Amino acid sequence: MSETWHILGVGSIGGLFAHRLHHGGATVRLLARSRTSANRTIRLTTPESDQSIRFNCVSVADEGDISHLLITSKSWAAGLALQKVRHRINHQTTLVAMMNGMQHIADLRAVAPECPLFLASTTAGCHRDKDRWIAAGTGKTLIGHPTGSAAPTWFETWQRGVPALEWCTDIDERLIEKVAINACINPLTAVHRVKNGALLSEAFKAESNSVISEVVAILEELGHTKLASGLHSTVRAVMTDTAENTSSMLSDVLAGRRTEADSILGWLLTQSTHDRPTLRALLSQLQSIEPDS
Ligand SMILES: NC(=O)C1=CN([C@@H]2O[C@H](COP(=O)(O)OP(=O)(O)OC[C@H]3O[C@@H](n4cnc5c(N)ncnc54)[C@H](OP(=O)(O)O)[C@@H]3O)[C@@H](O)[C@H]2O)C=CC1
Ligand SMILES: CC(C)(CO)C(=O)C(=O)O
Repeated sequence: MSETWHILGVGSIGGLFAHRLHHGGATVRLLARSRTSANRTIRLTTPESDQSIRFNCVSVADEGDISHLLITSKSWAAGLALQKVRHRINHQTTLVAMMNGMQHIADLRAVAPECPLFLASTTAGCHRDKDRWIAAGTGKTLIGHPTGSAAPTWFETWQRGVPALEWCTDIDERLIEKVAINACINPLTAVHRVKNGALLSEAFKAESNSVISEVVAILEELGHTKLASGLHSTVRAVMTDTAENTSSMLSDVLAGRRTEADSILGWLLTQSTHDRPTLRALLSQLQSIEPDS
């Protein structure tokens, strides 16, 4: 029998995965920050289909244990969001955090140290246009536990509903690679307000190289030598493959939303024992242009 999955942070990715877990056979409940109606319809348009599903919607303040919780807020909001359902979770609650950045990992562990925390990352692009969720493509989704353990039984539900899903026994390494790539691309695109591919041009070459070199140095400090040695070419490949994309950080800046800079650049800076002046300057530039949460 499939599980009940509650979803905390029902934005673009939360709505997409509500559909996917529903298709995997899970009973899905959306957690609302304030009391709303008992149901919420999410219309999801993908390149292949257009489907509306009516989900049961419950308030974070309600009572009742949560067995499986998918958290899809922004990284900086995850700890605060989990705090709101703290009374509904216990050592048997499975937590899955699916978001970019790294800061949420420590924040979630601080709120619920007794819960098994699984980490996930997706390249499935999705955005909202009023009441419609629009998915760009299937993307790839990685999930795993930092101990490198084998997949638990609930993973079968995910396998049935989530396309291009991979269980990872090295999820930490994969997330660190993702945060390193995001740190090399997103802040520069956001500060200069350019698409990802523009960073390959002569105009941004020097600054981009110094960002990548500082991230490489931090990866080396952390012992990720293989990631470090390939980072320059990995980043250039992602810039090329996503040349026409507006990065998530630039989208946040253009929409006047708080970015995930703290959780990406800020987290990397906290991992280093050396000064990293280019990254530090970029972080303070981003902090100066973004609204308070
Ligand atoms: N969208 C995409 O294409 C991709 C996103 N990601 C990553 O996935 C994560 C989620 O992104 P995305 O879905 O786009 O973000 P959204 O801003 O669309 O969704 C975040 C959701 O979290 C909710 N939230 C914020 N604070 C709280 C809180 N304290 N309690 C409960 N809910 C809260 C927001 O609620 P409210 O609406 O009320 O503010 C919002 O619905 C990010 O880390 C992002 O980088 C990764 C790959 C692709
Ligand atoms: C496209 C890419 C890889 C750029 O870092 C990304 O993940 C984002 O925009 O957040």
